Amino acid sequence: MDFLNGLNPSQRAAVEQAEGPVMIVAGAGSGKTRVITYRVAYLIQKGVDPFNILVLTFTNKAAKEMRERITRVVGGEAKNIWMGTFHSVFAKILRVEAHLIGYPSNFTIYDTDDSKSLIRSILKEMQLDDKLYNANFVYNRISAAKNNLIAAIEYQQNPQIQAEDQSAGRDKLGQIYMTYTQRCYKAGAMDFDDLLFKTNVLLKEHPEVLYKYQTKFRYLMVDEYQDTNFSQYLIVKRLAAINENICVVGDDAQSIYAFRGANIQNILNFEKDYPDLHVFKLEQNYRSTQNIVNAANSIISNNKNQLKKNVFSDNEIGDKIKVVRAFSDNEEGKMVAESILQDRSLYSRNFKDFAILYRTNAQSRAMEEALRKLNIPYKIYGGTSFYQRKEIKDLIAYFRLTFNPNDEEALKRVINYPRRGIGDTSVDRIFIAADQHQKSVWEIISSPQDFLDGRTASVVYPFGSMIQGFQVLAKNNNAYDTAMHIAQHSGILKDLYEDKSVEGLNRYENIQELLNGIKEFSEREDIEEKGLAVFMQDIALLTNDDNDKNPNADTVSLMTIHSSKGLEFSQVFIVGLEENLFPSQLSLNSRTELEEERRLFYVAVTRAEKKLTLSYATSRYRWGTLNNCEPSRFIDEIDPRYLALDFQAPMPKPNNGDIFAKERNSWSQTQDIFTKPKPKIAQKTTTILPKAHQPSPGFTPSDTSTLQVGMEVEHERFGFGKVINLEGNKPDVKATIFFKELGQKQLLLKFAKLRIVN
Ligand SMILES: Nc1ncnc2c1ncn2[C@@H]1O[C@H](COP(=O)(O)OP(=O)(O)OP(=O)(O)O)[C@@H](O)[C@H]1O
Ligand SMILES: [Mg+2]
Repeated sequence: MDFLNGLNPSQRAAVEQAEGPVMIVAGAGSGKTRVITYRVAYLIQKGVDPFNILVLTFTNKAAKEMRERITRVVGGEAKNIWMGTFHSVFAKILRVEAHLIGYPSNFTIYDTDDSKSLIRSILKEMQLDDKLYNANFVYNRISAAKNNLIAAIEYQQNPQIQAEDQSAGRDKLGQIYMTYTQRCYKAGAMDFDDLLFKTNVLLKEHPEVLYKYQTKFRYLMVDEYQDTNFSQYLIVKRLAAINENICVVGDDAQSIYAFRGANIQNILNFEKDYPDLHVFKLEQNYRSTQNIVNAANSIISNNKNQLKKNVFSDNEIGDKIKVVRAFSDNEEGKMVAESILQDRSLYSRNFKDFAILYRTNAQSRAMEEALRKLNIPYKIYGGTSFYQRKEIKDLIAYFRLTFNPNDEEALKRVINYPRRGIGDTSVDRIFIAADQHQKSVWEIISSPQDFLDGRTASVVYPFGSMIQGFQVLAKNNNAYDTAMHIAQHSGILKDLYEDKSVEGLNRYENIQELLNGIKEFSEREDIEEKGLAVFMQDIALLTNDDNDKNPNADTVSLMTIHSSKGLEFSQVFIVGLEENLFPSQLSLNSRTELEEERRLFYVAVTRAEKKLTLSYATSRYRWGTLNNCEPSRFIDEIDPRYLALDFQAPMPKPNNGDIFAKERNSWSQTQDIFTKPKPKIAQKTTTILPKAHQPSPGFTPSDTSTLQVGMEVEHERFGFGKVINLEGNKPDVKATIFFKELGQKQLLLKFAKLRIVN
């Protein structure tokens, strides 16, 4: 097995310890994920059937990469390994076994938005104060209960929980939780936490099912074990109980999900659970330069609660870690964007070698603006990922309804979108009728004449029969034909087509892109079942940080530190290193929380392979006011031997009359529009498309009869651009303008709302 030469002796020993319980707790970049990957390949080479192997990863992307690597060693068989996140793997199992716990196999998965929307409806119906019972708060509370395997009924009966809620003045939480559970059940829906909760119920109440999976998954492996919660821990423990061939890897110093119920005890208890445990130590970091590894070690040594580990790097010493100060978040963005361009040409790197990491999602805005100004393509993980966009969710809601017409959240989303006269009052009537007649909402909608007044029934009826039509169609057609039909006949395509604003155009393109994806799916040769229902199961769990439609696109990655776990990039920027932002204000009250912030910083720092830049701004707008900011204490905690302070932050230059000089320079640097006359910048879905332009104050079109090639112009909606060609005769002169944000457009001057800038 030559491939094992790619491992050091301790990694290899861990791989070859194929039987019995194995644990590796080791620092970042030491090859934990690599050990799991090689271990799976090793098992298969030794003759273990891939169907008998279950690997649980932190993201689906990680699973995909792992599978690709294993395929290179063992070939096509690798596709039979069970591999994915806890949520995706157990959603798949639940689909097979759902009937045992009273769910249909086509149950819908509610994402966080759906869950919160349902909670809001319940709060409204119960007439509760939405400040005291804030939907986020309620959602988190229910989520925490589920992840600790406390069902609604237990929640209501537990005297300690009741006392706690009562003293906080929130004695209705138990009832909300109960109603929420019932409503999900009635809608044939599970939320994210249910996927684990119900798996536990299934495995506990159906020993024959437990036995089936215990004997099926003879080898279990879990990556990022430090971030498993109780519910996940128990699933793994149950499944491993017969064979005890379980291998977990993790790093207590990277535990960053305590707020979601992850429990570091799971690592610490592992020894108690499995007394004949084999423990392996990995100490060499293969990812980063010595400076980065040493800096990371000095950071984490400030935490009291940690297992002692040695981590060293034999790689080059590398650059010192650069610390950059900016005056504002916009300035910070600009400095980051400029260094990316600079380092890209200096070190011949690709855009995808760079990552910008931040503590909170909102910080992406300043970064995005700066990147757009310099035409740097980027992709955001989290926040506004493709499947979270409104238009995509709308169309998918129609798909969901087609397969599960009881899906209440999908129904609320699209019953009157595009508008079809079923306003809020009609929707209320439908829900009231469902309640009165003890029917499901869908039963009311599919025969409205029996339950609703004549007018309401007459607007509801066509909607019901449209969905029924979709259902018939979906039975006999492939995913693409069904999806296309639904996009057209629901009216979504037309509605977006008619919206000629820049945003409308983007939305229309996004829908097209989704349809393209479905088409690709329908044409795949490696799957037999190509209906839309199967496609839907594939995408149901595409969570924010995990959707990677085009992993090969050359884009800078932007993400929160939480989503960066396990990843690596040549160059990393950690931005917003300011007190009250990182560490976050909320963490300053307790040592435990501050230590979790520090672990988060450790995770961020250890993502970098070659070069790391830390930046902070001395002032920043937060919640509408401009605040002065102090640099983060975390910068001080790094041993100064590994730091290079770069405080030559440029002062804003005085306006020299040519205010676009800077943009123009970097613009032609990246795009070279004069040698390549047709740059295509408006990228597809992987890149975030620009927002509609906000015209300058007092925008008025100027006389364009003096327009010449090379002039800077501002368009009311398309923003700033440069004239690259003029053709035709007055009054029909057409200008080809290269807009910074949109790329090239041809405009008829007599209609264009343009202002000459210089
Ligand atoms: N023995 C080795 N020889 C060469 N490269 C290695 C070796 N071990 C690990 N690497 C490389 O080092 C990098 C880090 O490895 P890996 O991602 O497995 O570490 P990890 O411990 O899982 O890190 P993290 O804690 O961040 O998840 C990867 O690029 C991996 O391919
Ligand atoms: Mg890893």
